[in-house]
Amino acid sequence: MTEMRAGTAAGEAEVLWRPDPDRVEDSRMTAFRSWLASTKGLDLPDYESLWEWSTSDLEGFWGAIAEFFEVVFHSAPTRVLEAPVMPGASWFPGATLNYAEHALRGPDDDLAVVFHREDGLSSRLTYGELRRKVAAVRAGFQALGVRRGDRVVALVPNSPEALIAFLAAASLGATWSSCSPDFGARAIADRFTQISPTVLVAVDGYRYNGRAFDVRATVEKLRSEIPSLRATVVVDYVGGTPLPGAVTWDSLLAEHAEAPLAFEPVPFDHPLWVLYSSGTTGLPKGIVQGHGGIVLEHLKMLALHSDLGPGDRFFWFTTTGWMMWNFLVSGLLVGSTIVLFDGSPAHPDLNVLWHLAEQHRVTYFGTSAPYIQSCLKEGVHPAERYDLTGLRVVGSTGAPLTPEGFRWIASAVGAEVQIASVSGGTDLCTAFVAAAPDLPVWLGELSCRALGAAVESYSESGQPVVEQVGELVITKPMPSMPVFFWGDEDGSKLRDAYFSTFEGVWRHGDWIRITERGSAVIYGRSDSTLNRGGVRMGTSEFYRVVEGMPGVADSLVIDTSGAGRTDGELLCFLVLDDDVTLPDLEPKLRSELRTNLSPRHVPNRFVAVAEIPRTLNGKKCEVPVKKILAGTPPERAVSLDALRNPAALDPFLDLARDLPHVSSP
Ligand SMILES: CC(=O)CC(=O)O
Repeated sequence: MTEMRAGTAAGEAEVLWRPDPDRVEDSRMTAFRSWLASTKGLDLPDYESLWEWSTSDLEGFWGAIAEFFEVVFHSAPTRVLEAPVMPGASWFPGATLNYAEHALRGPDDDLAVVFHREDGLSSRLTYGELRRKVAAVRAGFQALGVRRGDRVVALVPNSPEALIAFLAAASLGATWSSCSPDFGARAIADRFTQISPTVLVAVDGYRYNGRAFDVRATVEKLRSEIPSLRATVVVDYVGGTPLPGAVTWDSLLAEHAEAPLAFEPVPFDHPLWVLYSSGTTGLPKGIVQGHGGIVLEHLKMLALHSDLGPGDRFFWFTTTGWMMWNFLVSGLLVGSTIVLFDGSPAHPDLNVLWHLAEQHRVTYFGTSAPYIQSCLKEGVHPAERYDLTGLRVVGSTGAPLTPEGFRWIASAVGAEVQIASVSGGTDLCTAFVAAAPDLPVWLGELSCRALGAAVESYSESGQPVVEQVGELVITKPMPSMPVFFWGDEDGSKLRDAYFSTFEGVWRHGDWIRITERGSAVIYGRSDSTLNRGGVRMGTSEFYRVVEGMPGVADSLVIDTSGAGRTDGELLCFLVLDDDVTLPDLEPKLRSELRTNLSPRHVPNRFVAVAEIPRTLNGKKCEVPVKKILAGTPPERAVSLDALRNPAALDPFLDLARDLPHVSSP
């Protein structure tokens, strides 16, 4: 294996934040450790020993999570884990439970939901009110023919209606799947049609960036294209006229206002929801996770790693089309108040989310690394403008957070705020490299591998390595791994997706370095590596230098070597600020890259473009562009409906025509 370059040498990292001993003492992580000592006789004095135990005694650990958090099993499991193999592990055989029952355990008067739309529309729900609404919609769904095992799909923004409909479906043992209303009609149909839903819940429109958008035509199209649909429930969200033949949300609630709440006990692996791979070709893969796996994984992440519980206000900026919505909603599992925001994070400007944090006394503020990067570039200074004294943690995901991003949070949001840079993904609907209340934050690093997550960095020959960049793998099963892919009867697609590189080991597709301290650094996707003369580098390091330059708004780097090209080149595409030109910037960029990365990582060419193509979830399209530049016909390289800005591909298609190709990959 050629050596992969690691940005920071062992032992050099700077501590940016240290946990306050009193807070550690009061944390749920400490309570869990004390409980393990008193009830199980386990002496696990620090995070490291707890993690070692959690990943070597899987039955002990996940059984303890179920017990400590008082998971309600309607029929008891015969054991915790049968056949600890991947794929095919069987968790809590014989157990029945229901996710919604755990999400709705909060006391009647505790605040469950705070909702805020960008135009100021807002509402609140206590746990008691939420239970009543879920009960009504549950009964409404039943009246519309929804039964255990059916699918309920939703074209909804991050609003209380989305949450209520999801919990109502889950309470019945129906499987949920949502798309954000800004997705294109084709992208939505590609997702929903394949899972044959019984009921569609949809808004009439949505608001974004100061404008209202009507989606009734899309809803009509879906109704005509999805033959399995028996009913459509429409939420009056922007004041559109009702759709003929559809049931209105308000009437559904009113008709069943007195309905009792009940929870269908379902097997541990019973499908809770279908998420979709952000794959950019073919039909999106429907990733199915089970009730039990999600209850356990999210209790662990939210209570132990995020130290969330009753009295906390948990916010993550997300839409219903990203798994972070599912993660956010699980804030209810630990009795917190979840703060839902619907709108643009930059309207009227980037302060909007920080203002929200002040208004609602958010204790855990989650967002994406690109949002942090934008705040940094725009010189936003939330702590000067807002009272953020209630804020304890800033979470970041979606892309690696740069060291500059870490420093910006520490200086502009507050040095006392913990930075939880976390990584995982849709595949497990969680973060498995994360933060913990009893661990420091080292500059540019994710503080730990999560409990129960046997994450390793593998060399090409499949050996675990420390302080070396390798493939991110998970060597032991986790309960929130997909129970199956939709329509993948023989499991071959699931095996191909994760288990085709290392036998019996989950290969995630990211580059990671595990440090000697137990922390980690993610270097970007391993299938878009930059390999220059044998020196490999994750794209995140490249973006850190390029996007750190004033005048660069966005960028995409593609190494065309090894992808059907005879003469591989390193190409850097730049979106420049209006007042900057490429000839002015290029010499400085070249010199920065030479000094900060290596002379081999200075691109052969810089090309200015108007936009970088991104997936619906905002991820840069590195692999599709690489394929297009290698000569793959665009229709095989990318599905335009999977993109947020399909027109952004045009310059790459033009360029592909001019490049020499030997073969298509
Ligand atoms: C937790 C995550 O890993 C989220 C994401 O990047 O999609």
